[in-house]
Amino acid sequence: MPFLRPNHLHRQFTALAQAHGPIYKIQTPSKLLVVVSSPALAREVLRANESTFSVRPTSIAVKILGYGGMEVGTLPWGPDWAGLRKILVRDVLSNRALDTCRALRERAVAAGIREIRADSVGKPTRVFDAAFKLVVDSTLAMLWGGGGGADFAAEYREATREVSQLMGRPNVSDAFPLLAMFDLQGVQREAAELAARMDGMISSVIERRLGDLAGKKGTASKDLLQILLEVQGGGGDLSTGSLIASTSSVHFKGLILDIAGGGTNTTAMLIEWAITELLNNEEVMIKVVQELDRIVGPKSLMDDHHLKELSYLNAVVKETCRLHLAMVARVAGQPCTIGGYSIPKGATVLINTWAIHRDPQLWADPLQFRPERFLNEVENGPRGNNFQFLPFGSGRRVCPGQPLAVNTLKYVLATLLHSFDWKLPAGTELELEDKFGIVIKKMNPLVLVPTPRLLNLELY
Ligand code: HEM
Repeated sequence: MPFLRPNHLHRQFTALAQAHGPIYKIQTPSKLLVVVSSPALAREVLRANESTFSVRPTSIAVKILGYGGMEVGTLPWGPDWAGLRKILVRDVLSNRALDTCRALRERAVAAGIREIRADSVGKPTRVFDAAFKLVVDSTLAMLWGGGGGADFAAEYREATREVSQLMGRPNVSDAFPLLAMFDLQGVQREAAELAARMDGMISSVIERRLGDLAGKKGTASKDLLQILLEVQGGGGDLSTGSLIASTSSVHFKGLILDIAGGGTNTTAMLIEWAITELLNNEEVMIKVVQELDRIVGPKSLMDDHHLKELSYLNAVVKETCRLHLAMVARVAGQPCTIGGYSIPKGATVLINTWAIHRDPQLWADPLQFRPERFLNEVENGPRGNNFQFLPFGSGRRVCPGQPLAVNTLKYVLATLLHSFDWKLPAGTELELEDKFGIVIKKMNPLVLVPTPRLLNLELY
């Protein structure tokens, strides 16, 4: 334990696997961690023992922030979790549902690009901040038409940022539950205040929409909230009907929270990493920009239908996910055997995707950023099915937001690269150092200077 460095856990866990093999344990003061680092063992955990590992580790802050553990990510396996997840996957985040609100997203991203053009051109700009704003605004636009105005969006962004920070902060009460009643670091108090703020915002959006519907104002383009209200109004099916019988139920609002908060931070961080890798690999950047110029052209703005044709950009996104995501975590619900070793009930099993995604036996030149490896599917085979590539986890608790996340990531990244040239400010150097967290962050933020690329400045 004394040798573990919190910022470097992903590297240290990988080095330990190289020394001790693809399965080992670490006893912390409060829990037993089992780290697995091979596709075969990941398959044993996520497929062969799927029901044993159907629960994710959680924390006091995560539970408080997730409506007391009532949203999909924190609910234990059971009928409530299954019913809500079904609504999320089948009704609200299906490709068909997402297709109905693409225009809302396009408008939100175009507005964000205009702001960068007005405020940031020629100035050092934090890429994460620019990406985060576009990702949150586009998600909220798809979710509830972005209504509420710029102040509301800014307040929501700020709260989302605070949620990610609080969820990543170590809390001694998680390690020693007996201390929870003292809330020594004030995490519970902060989480409760933040949860109340988030709930206030979500409730106000729902009330405004219900008021609009009562006044028959309606929305120009159907959004995800509208789809959710239709499922709710229709009573859902037997498994889901009573869970979201009321729009003020924690389950109904928890679904909104899952969409509005789930993954915005991760998506923006992956965009920051993608641009970092592109600057570090000039020939890859040239190919991405050439593809954008060929498919979108320098005289028009990106729109959603271009995405299907941007196959090289798609490979860039996959390669970024390969190199910059860390772990999938599950808890053993009962004693079991993994890789021939006994795993006691309650042990936390970490699937070290960082190690699997960089294993030289699975990937040629694993440390190189080479999107081409994802272009030739025949050469590479179905990596996800082989548990070699797990950016969104696997099994019944696989990320339900994957279609939205991948689409938003590609759309925002492509728009930023198509609209601006991004250069390092004079006298600075590109930094690649990272630090461990719920997602792998850059140690220092990427700061770049944007310059417009589009020929017709009226387009911005
Ligand atoms: C690039 C962005 C994202 C990444 C890398 C990501 C990754 C993941 C991973 C690794 C898991 C755990 C899977 C497992 O245990 O097997 C997960 C779960 C989850 N994700 Fe995402 N995610 C992203 C975006 C999103 C978005 C946009 C949403 C919401 C719309 C979302 C909602 C969720 C939920 C609700 C769960 C819990 C599912 C359950 O427990 O049944 N994620 N995500």
